[in-house]
Amino acid sequence: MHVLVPAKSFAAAKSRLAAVMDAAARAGLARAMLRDVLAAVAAARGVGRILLVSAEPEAGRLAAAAGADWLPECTSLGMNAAVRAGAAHLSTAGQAPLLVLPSDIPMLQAAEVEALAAILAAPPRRAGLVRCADGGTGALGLPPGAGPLFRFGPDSHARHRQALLAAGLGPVSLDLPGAARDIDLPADLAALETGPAGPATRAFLDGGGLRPAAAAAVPQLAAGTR
Ligand SMILES: Nc1nc2c(ncn2[C@@H]2O[C@H](COP(=O)(O)OP(=O)(O)OP(=O)(O)O)[C@@H](O)[C@H]2O)c(=O)[nH]1
Ligand SMILES: O=C(O)[C@H](O)COP(=O)(O)O
Repeated sequence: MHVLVPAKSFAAAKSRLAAVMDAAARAGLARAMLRDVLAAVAAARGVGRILLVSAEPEAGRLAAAAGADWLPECTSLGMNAAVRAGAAHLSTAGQAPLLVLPSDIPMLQAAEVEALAAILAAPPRRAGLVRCADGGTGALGLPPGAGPLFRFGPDSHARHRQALLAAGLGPVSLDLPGAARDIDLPADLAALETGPAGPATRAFLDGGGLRPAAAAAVPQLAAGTR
């Protein structure tokens, strides 16, 4: 199974957190979450190539640190375009399942990646899906030769499920809390306080990365009781 992670440039990422985090804090959070996602994938058994698709200048260094490859993105054309480009790049790597993971799921566990790999490796030929609380897609796993069934965006889980069913790929929905927990909105920051965020994200939070405004969204962080 190859794994594809699209990531916006850190300067552009997490714009929905702008009300509670300044630009530096948002970039720091995006960087930390990406590092944790790549580390969880790299630690998982059953993973072949890992491809980071990004216009971020630091992406090459971060990918290399995780044993991943980097596909530079000339300009950010949206998640679907990035994933399509990455899938095309990987398709030259032979017939293997493809797992697409966003870069903003810092509680992803290696065991969750392995669970997705197991679904894609064993018959019958099927897809794997993880639904985020907001109706998005925390993980999309496709068997070899499935084609570019990428429908990321608003309500993407329902649209992925519909497309997969139409393609006869009977998606298996998995209950993987780490993959399902993407960090988009101020209310999501509280989940970082209580959930098992990865070491880079945890270090970012413990180092005051949220800044006072955002920390107010997470009282424990504001009170320094972490
Ligand atoms: N390579 C690449 N990745 C993208 C692009 N747009 C979104 N992504 C990634 O797709 C995943 C889900 O995107 P969002 O949840 O919208 O993340 P985001 O764009 O940082 O957040 P907002 O700015 O608040 O929309 C994240 O890993 C993003 O980094 C893009 O144009 N190019
Ligand atoms: O789930 C998706 O389609 C993408 O991750 C974007 O969703 P979001 O806007 O909920 O992060």
